[in-house]
Amino acid sequence: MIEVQHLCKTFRVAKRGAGFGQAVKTLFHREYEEVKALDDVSFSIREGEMVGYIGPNGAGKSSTIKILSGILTPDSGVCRINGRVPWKDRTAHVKDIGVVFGQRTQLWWDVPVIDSYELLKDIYSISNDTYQSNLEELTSLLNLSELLKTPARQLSLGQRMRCEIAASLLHSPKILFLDEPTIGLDAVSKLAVRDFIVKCNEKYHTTVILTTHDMQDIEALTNRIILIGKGKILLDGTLFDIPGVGKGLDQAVAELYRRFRI
Ligand SMILES: Nc1ncnc2c1ncn2[C@@H]1O[C@H](COP(=O)(O)OP(=O)(O)OP(=O)(O)O)[C@@H](O)[C@H]1O
Repeated sequence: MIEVQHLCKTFRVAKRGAGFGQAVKTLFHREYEEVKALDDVSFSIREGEMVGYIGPNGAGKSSTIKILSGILTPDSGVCRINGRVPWKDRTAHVKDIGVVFGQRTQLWWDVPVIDSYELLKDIYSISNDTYQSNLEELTSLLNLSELLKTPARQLSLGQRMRCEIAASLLHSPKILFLDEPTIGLDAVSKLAVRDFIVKCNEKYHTTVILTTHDMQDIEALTNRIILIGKGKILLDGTLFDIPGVGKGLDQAVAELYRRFRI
C-alpha cells in the first residue's frame, strides 16, 4: 500500500558565519551548502501495519513524512500510496491520510475547536452522517466535550494534541502519519493518545506511521521499526532486532545510534 523506492532529497542552505562582520559579508557574497536529508530511502508498508520511524535529530524523519503526505517533492525516487503519487495527486491523496505534526497545528488558532472541525468537514467533503458519528466517537474516546467550544490558542499542549488527533481522523483516513504526537504531553494524556491509536488500528485497520523520540511510544504502539540516520535506512525489523533490547529500549537505541555513528 505504501511503496517508497530510492527517495532522495537535498536542501540547499545559505552558509552563515557568526557575528556582525560575517552577516555583512553574506549580504554581498552568499555561499551555499547542500544538506542531504534523504539518501536513497526505500521501504514498503502494508495496510494495517503500525510502524515506528525512528532516528536521531536531523536524521530525515520529518522530510520523509512530508513527502509521504504530499507536502514536499523529492529530487528523485518513487513513492506510491494506494497507487497515487502523493505530491502529484494531492487532492485525492489527502482524503486517504490523516497527519499530525506535534509541533504544528492544523486548528485555526482563534476560533473554537468545533468551528475548525466544521471547516475540515467542508474541506474533506465529509458527509453529515460520517461527520456526526466520527465526532461523537472521537469526543468520547479523547474526552473532548469540554474543549470543543474553546479557541485553540487557549488550550494546553496536551488538550490541543487530543483535538489535533481528532481533527486528523474526522474524515476516516486509511493512513495516519504521526510526527511526534506525544511531545510535551503529561502521563495521562500520553496514555490516552496511545490507547486511542491502538483502538483505531484494531477497529478500522488504520495504517500508522509514527515518528518519535519517545521509546515508550514505540514499545506501546509499533511492532515494526525503521531506523533512519543521516538520510539512510539503517535497520528495518522488529524491536527484537535491536541488539541489547533486553537492557531497555532507550539504552539499546542509544547504543545503536552510537554504533551507526549517527
Ligand atoms: N526546509 C529545509 N531547509 C533546509 N534544510 C532542511 C529543511 N528541512 C529539513 N532540513 C534538513 O534536513 C535534515 C533532515 O531534517 P528532518 O527534519 O527530516 O529531520 P528529523 O529526523 O525529522 O529531525 P528531528 O528529530 O530533529 O525532528 C536536517 O539536516 C535538516 O536541517
